[in-house]
Formats: sequence, structure tokens, C-alpha cells
Amino acid sequence: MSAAPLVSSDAPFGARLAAAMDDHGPLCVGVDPHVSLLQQWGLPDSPDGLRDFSLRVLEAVAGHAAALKPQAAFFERHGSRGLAVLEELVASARDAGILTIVDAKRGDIGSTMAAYADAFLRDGSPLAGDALTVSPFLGFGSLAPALDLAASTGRGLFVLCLTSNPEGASVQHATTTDGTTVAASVAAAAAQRNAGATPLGSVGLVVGATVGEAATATATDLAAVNGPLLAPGVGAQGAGAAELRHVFGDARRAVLASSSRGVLAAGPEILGLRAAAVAASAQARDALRAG
Ligand SMILES: O=C(O)c1cc(=O)[nH]c(=O)n1[C@@H]1O[C@H](COP(=O)(O)O)[C@@H](O)[C@H]1O
Repeated sequence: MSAAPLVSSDAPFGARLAAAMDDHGPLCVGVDPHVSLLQQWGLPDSPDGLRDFSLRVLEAVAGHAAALKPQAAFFERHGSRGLAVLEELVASARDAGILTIVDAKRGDIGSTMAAYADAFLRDGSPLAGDALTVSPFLGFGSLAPALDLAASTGRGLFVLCLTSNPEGASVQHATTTDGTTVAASVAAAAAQRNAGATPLGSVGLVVGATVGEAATATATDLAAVNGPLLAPGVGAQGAGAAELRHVFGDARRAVLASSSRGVLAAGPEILGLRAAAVAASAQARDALRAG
């Protein structure tokens, strides 16, 4: 008999994610159906191939990782039929009890942002998972409609802050008009939204596990965010346990390590995928939770 969940499904995203990380380890598995992976798995580059790929990852990983992160781009490239697969994945993940972070990196002027929020964060919307990645580079304030709708529906956001790609630094390390860096100002704005939340607020940041000294260099106070820190870059982009410890230091207990190709390369067999996810989750737990 499985234990009763300690956190209600109505709890805010931050609380649900904290519980899932405690239960399953601080790992998020990315669903990124690259053409090369579809080929490697013996699947067609078509909506049917995407569907088979996605549902296999879900079956392998549910109950063994804290969250799934479908990368919308790989579904969008198949048009409406690809989006239908994304909708099916989000619904199936909900039934399987694993949290989903839809990685669509939306960001626009406020009035358009309200429509993105409606698409990805409204109860009953077919593309709404548990959280969405968003871009603050039109100004953090432009995200207000998404922040407000996420708060009222118990969903979460992951706001880009220090991204895993080397090009990100040219914008994120730059200094704003008030003299702070862009990254530090994004983190401070997220911290403001998370004030008082326990055990974790629902406004997370994206901070790549590959960014080295960037948090210190930009005076970004990750420990003060009081929200989850999504850390892509684990696995295929070269980061591992040492990088996770180094980049996040005192903030490491809030980190959700994220790996896509590093796990997906172990497919197509369910057992192989599951073993890769379990190993990546154990590595993340050792790096982030020990001591
Ligand atoms: O928001 C993201 O997840 C993200 C932010 C970032 O800074 N870097 C980054 O790689 N990602 C996403 O994380 C995934 C990384 O995939 P792998 O390199 O295969 O693990 C891709 O879907 C990226 O779009």
C-alpha cells in the first residue's frame, strides 16, 4: 500500500514540488524528442513518433523523478498534431501523479502575456501543466499576468535568470539602470513574490548548472529567492555533481537538477530509461541534499 500523500493536490506549486523532491529526489527529466533521438529509438519523426517517445519517457520516469519537463519546441515543430501530443502528455502525467513543467519560455508585453498565461496556466487549459518557463527580458513586470494567474491556480513559474548557454551572460551579467545586474534584479523580484511562503514559494528561477561563478559575479543572491531553482545543463551540457554543488552552494536544497539527453540517450527500453533516471536522481540527491 502506498503512503498517503503529505501534500494536497490543491497546495501551491512550490509546496507540491518540495514534497516531490523529498519523495523522489531533486531531478527533473526533460522530454526533448530531438530528431536524432527519435532515430536512435527507431521511431519516425512524426506526431506518432513523438507520442510513442513521450509516453515511454513518462512510463519510465513517473514515480522515479520529481518532475517532467516537456520542451515545447519539439512538439511545435509538428504543428497542431504535435501540440495535441503535448496536451496528451500533460494530461497523462497528471494522471500518473508526476509534476510537469512546460518549457515554452514565454515572454511578451503584458497584454499578450495575459494570453500566454491563459494558455499555459489556466485551470482547464489543455496545455496547462503544473508550471511554465518564462522569459523576463521584456522586463520582470511584463510577467505580472502570468505571476498572478499562476498564484491563483496553484501553478508555478520558472523565470530565466542565469541560463546555461554561454551567450546568456552578455545580457544577464549586464548592469541595469539602478546599478544591479540583470540576473540579480530578476532574482530579487522573484524573492519578493515568494516572501513568507513555506516550505518554498512558487516563483522559481532557471539557473544553469554550467554557469560556474556567475551567481557571485553578478551578486545574485540565490539563497534569498525562497523558490525552486531549476538547473538545466546536467548531463549532455557537461555539468555533474561537482558543478551542482559549486554553482548553488548554500542554495542547493532548493535546486531541481534537470537533464534531458543525459537520460533520454538510455532509451528506448523503459527499464534502461528508468535506470538512467534513477541514477541521475541519486547523483542529484547526493550533490544537493547530503550533509
Ligand atoms: O529552461 C530550460 O529548461 C533551459 C534553460 C537553460 O538555461 N538551458 C537549457 O538547456 N534549458 C533547457 O533544458 C534542456 C536541456 O537539454 P539537455 O542539454 O539535453 O539536458 C533543453 O530543453 C533546454 O531548452
